[in-house]
Order: sequence, then C-alpha cells, then structure tokens
Amino acid sequence: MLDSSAMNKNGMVTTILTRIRTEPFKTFYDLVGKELGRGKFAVVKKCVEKATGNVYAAKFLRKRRKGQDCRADILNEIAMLEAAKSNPYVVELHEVYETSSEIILVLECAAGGEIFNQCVADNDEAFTEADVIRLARQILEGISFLHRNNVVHLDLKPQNILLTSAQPLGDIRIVDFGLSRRMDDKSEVREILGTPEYVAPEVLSYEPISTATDMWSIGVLTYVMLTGESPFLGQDKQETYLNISQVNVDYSQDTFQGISSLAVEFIQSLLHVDPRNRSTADDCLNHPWLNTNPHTLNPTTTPTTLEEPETSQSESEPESPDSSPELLDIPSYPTYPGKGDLKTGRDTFTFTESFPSRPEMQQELIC
Ligand SMILES: Nc1ncnc2c1ncn2[C@@H]1O[C@H](COP(=O)(O)OP(=O)(O)OP(=O)(O)O)[C@@H](O)[C@H]1O
Repeated sequence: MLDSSAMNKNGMVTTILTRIRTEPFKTFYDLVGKELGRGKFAVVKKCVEKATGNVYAAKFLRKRRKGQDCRADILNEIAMLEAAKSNPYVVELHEVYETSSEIILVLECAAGGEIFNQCVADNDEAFTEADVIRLARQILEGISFLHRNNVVHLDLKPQNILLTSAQPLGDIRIVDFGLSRRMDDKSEVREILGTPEYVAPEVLSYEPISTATDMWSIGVLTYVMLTGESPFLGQDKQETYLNISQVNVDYSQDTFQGISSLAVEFIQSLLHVDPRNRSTADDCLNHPWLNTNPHTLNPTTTPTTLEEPETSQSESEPESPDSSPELLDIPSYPTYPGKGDLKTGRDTFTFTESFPSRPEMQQELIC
C-alpha cells in the first residue's frame, strides 16, 4: 500500500523504494532486436541482462519534455509500478538507471505485443469472445488490485495492455503508468489527461477522477476487443468528445454480430456518465458474462439503433454539452454522427490543445 504522506496534491507520488543506478546501463545490458514500441516521450527496446541472459524491455524516458523537468512524473510512474509489484497482471519493474538526460526503466518483457494488434486484426487472428472473456478477467484482476491499493491507471487502452505471447495467446500485462495517480479519501484529483477515445466523461467535464474513471475505459476497451471498433471515435476530437459526453454508442446487432447479449450488458454496465452508476472491478469479476462457459453464450439480440443519451442526470454528471464550460470550447457540435466503419486509432494525447479555458491545467500537462 502506498504511503499517503508521500503524495502531492495531484495524487502524484515521488517517493520510491527502488534504488536508482547511475552506472552505465550498457555495462549490464545489451540492446537486442528492434524497438518494442514508443510513446510520446519514451522509446522501449528489448535488452538482455549480461549476468543472467534474461530478456527485458528497457523503457528510455526523457527527463526534459517541452522545456520542463519531468523527473517527478517518472518517479511517480516508478512509485505506481512499485505499488502493483505483487500482481501478476501488472508489468514487473526489475531495475532503474539514470543518465543526465534519461531514466531507464528495466521492465519485464511482454513479448506478445499490444492487444491493439489483435483488436484490429483480420478475422482469423482477431480475438474470439472466449479469448476476450479470459483476457478481460485478467485485466480486471489487475485493475481490482490497483484500485484496492488506491491506484488509478487513467490510461487504459489496447496499446497499454500487452500479451506475454501472441500465439498461442498468452496472458496480459498492464503497462504505462505514466498518467497513474494515487487516490485517497482526503483529496480530490481532477485532471485533463488520457487518450480521447478512452477517456471518461468526468475527465472532459473536469469532475473528480476516481477508480470509476478506469472502469469507463474498461468498458471502451472491452467494446474494442469484441468488435474491433472504437465506440466513441469521431471524425475529429470534438466529435469524439461529443460522443463520449452523450454516451453515443452503437450496440447494433450488426456491430455485435455473433457476440452474446451478456457481453453487451457487461459493456453497458460500465458506460454510464455518472461514475457512481458504473460497475466496480469486483462487480465486473462477478458479472455472469465472465462466469459463464463461453460455449453456452447466445449471440446478441440487442436493438439496432444508437443508444439514447442518459436522461436522468445526477449532480456529478455533466449537463448537456451546451452548458458544459469545457465543451463550450468545442467550435461546433455535429448532430448524431453516423459511425460508419470506424476502426480504433492509436494516438495518445493529453488534452493540452483542446481545453483553452483551463490554462493552469495546460501548464500542468505540458509533460
Ligand atoms: N514491458 C514491455 N514489454 C514489451 N513492450 C513494451 C513494454 N512496455 C512498453 N512496450 C511497448 O512500448 C509502447 C510504449 O510504451 P509506453 O506506453 O509505456 O510508453 P509511453 O511513452 O509512456 O506511452 P504514451 O505516450 O502512450 O504515454 C507500448 O505501447 C508497447 O508497445
């Protein structure tokens, strides 16, 4: 459990237990093969520990980003990984090195790559519903562990769920704790960050963030894993935000062809505007969809129309987009968009460009 005294006002923790080594990384590791992946400020490369021959993934994180010192953000990422150390579904942190310009996280290597690849794969390589049930259980066990330890991930998406092997299909590992925060009962965390397609409505409306914020993303993630389509992705970011704030989701039989109605119910239990109405990770683990023999599941018979936005709004729900100050910055509101054949995009953003009404937040999110 993380020590709350080590937490700053935004839920960031910068006190870590891991010793940061300053010897040259290459004295102990050889870089091998091609890059495993990259994000905005990091590149991840496969490496072999010379002493043991063990393979790891070295994540090279730049300390300076857009002219700002972001070492504290990296320490926070390390602290979050430490908090999740004993969970098998969270990537394991082996060692940390530091140079004048970078911090290198030596992580367990998840050799099967991102589940994103299978989400957008052609039919024979795409996940079956039985695969999704098994992987969703693992994701939820990892997330339930994080939430019990007061950690919210805040960037759950198919690019941050990796596989130990792709074929045969292995187990999942949750990665990228760069946006993760510690929650406690005493302080509220409100931040504008995440990846537009996966981000929860309360993030867009600058309401407090909670463990339920991750649960929304799990609803989106499950949708993408089952259908290969991103439920809220619009033609541009504004349309995506509008789709999210109105919970404009296509649950049509066309989209959910051959998928059980229990799966649809499971997703619906997560995609509620009001975070209090969303299932928790433990509720999800008890949901019948994850506890039924996949071979006995019946394909869906859900309606073919777009879901109506939720009508009864509580205090914490954003009101209609017209009265939401953040969304008022959006230049024009499209009417309900036709979804067409949208596939999931892979861009990661912080919302620095899209919320000009919150300069103080933008400053914070420059990293
Ligand atoms: N432990 C790992 N094993 C194998 N591949 C990894 C591992 N960690 C990360 N990767 C690959 O590198 C990519 C980038 O890693 P990660 O998301 O942690 O970087 P990031 O810079 O924090 O990303 P972002 O800009 O999305 O915040 C991942 O999507 C994945 O493809």
